Amino acid sequence: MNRAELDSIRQAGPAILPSLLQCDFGNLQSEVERLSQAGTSVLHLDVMDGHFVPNLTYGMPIVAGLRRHTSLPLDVHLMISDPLAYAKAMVDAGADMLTFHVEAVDDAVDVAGQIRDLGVGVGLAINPDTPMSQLDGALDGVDMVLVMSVQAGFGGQSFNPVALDRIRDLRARFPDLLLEIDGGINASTIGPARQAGCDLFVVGSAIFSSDDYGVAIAGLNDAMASNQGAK
Ligand SMILES: O=C(CO)[C@H](O)[C@H](O)COP(=O)(O)O
Ligand SMILES: [Co+2]
Repeated sequence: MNRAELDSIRQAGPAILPSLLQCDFGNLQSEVERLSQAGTSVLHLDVMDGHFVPNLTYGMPIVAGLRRHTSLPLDVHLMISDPLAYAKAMVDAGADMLTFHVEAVDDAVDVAGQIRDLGVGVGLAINPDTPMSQLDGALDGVDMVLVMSVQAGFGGQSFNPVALDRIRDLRARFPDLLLEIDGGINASTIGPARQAGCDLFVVGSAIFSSDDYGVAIAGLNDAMASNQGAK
């Protein structure tokens, strides 16, 4: 994803990104079709290595398989200890945006630069218990900050409101930075996250627990617009 494509995502307004973590992996193609029909504009893919986080998901073959069956942009959330070891393979597989964790690397600016050189958008993620000071001086070459509202590793966890203060703080300091939130987003938490200044909302459980993804996404958009939920 180049800068113009990222800008067009931002200009299109807030977007809900389904996280495939909770989907039916036995019917991946049909799940993606259902999400496309429900109005999805970007897919969020959670890659976990069983080392950076205590959970294991999938890697390049699934990203490549999705790429063959959809033209939707693929936003790949790398919850892995060595993002550079897999960055090129992920881009070759079809990733449009690669987000790595600030906790995983020694020099985030260097990693961001090497990912940017691969021709994709770059995101930097931060877990709820990591001090925000770790982002100081780390945002050069970063297109997006992913503020985790759960500890990375599992779907279905409860929203941590510390993420709201973080979004507010980043939005005030970086008006043009793309901000994404991930974890525990539902009809109660999406409104406050939008009000705090977030652009992209990753949603797993609150979509995949519904029989009708279109209804679930419409409900989340309504909740976001009416800003329901606790502050
Ligand atoms: O990165 C993640 C977990 O580490 C997932 O994107 C996230 O948890 C989505 O699932 P849910 O909406 O159920 O919290
Ligand atoms: Co994620």
